[in-house]
Amino acid sequence: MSTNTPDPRSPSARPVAVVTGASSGIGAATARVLAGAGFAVVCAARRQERVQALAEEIGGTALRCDVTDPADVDALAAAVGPRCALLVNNAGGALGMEPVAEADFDAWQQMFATNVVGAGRVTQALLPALRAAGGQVVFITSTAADASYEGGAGYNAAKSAERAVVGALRLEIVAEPVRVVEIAPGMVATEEFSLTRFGGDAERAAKVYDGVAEPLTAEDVAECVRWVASLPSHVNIDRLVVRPRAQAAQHKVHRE
Ligand SMILES: NC(=O)c1ccc[n+]([C@@H]2O[C@H](COP(=O)([O-])OP(=O)(O)OC[C@H]3O[C@@H](n4cnc5c(N)ncnc54)[C@H](O)[C@@H]3O)[C@@H](O)[C@H]2O)c1
Repeated sequence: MSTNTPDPRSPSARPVAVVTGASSGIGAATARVLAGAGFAVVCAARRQERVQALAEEIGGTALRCDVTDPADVDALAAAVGPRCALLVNNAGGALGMEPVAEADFDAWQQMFATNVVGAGRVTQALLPALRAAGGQVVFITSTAADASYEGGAGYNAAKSAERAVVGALRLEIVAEPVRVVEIAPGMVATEEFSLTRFGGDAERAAKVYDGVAEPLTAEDVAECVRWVASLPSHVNIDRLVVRPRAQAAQHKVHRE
């Protein structure tokens, strides 16, 4: 944990929120929005320098955490301490857009390791602190969890599996004071996601994103997280699907 940012374990009036994959895109926007809403945000990410700068900007805590690394996740839980009001399982994304015939199965495994196992592992590690705070867990899945599109097999499957984890977890802890919410965004204009998805081919990424007149922004999704977090604890939201109004062409343009 960084030394010149607040220690989330110190007595504080601010509830603690943890955002994984906080160094870019939806994660960074969510960390900013939650800090503005009064949370002491633990920005957990693999890229220490970026997350350190973000934590300094928002008065939060930076922590290096690869969600696929059990030791990192244990360290995250130890740093967060006994109470966690909100966990945002955001780390993840798509690696590649190849048809099954040309699939890179290492990339599939990596997508499962992050989007599914990583989210599950972080949730397990923070569950005691979430229980203690009567907190909530938000999973950033995707409308891709319900879809099959050409070149999307690995990512569609990983997000679908993450969705299944959310459903099981909600049933398992239904009697406990922890809300479990899935936010499923449609197409969000985040630079890194499109670049990793299209193997750094910015032209191809831009072509796909051009097919949607006005994609969501990372801030749009962050505002949804903030809204969910603001709801009284007796309110349950299973799934919030957030799409750009003009997303109808999404699965068609993925073919190009
Ligand atoms: N951009 C979209 O169109 C879109 C749509 C729906 C859902 N999502 C989901 O939203 C989430 C955030 O994506 P984004 O669009 O902000 O893209 P992004 O690439 O900016 O964010 C993903 C973040 O996860 C981090 N990450 C990846 N593997 C990690 C690991 N093992 N440990 C820790 N961090 C790791 C990355 O470093 C990055 O900061 C992802 O789960 C993605 O699947 C994105």
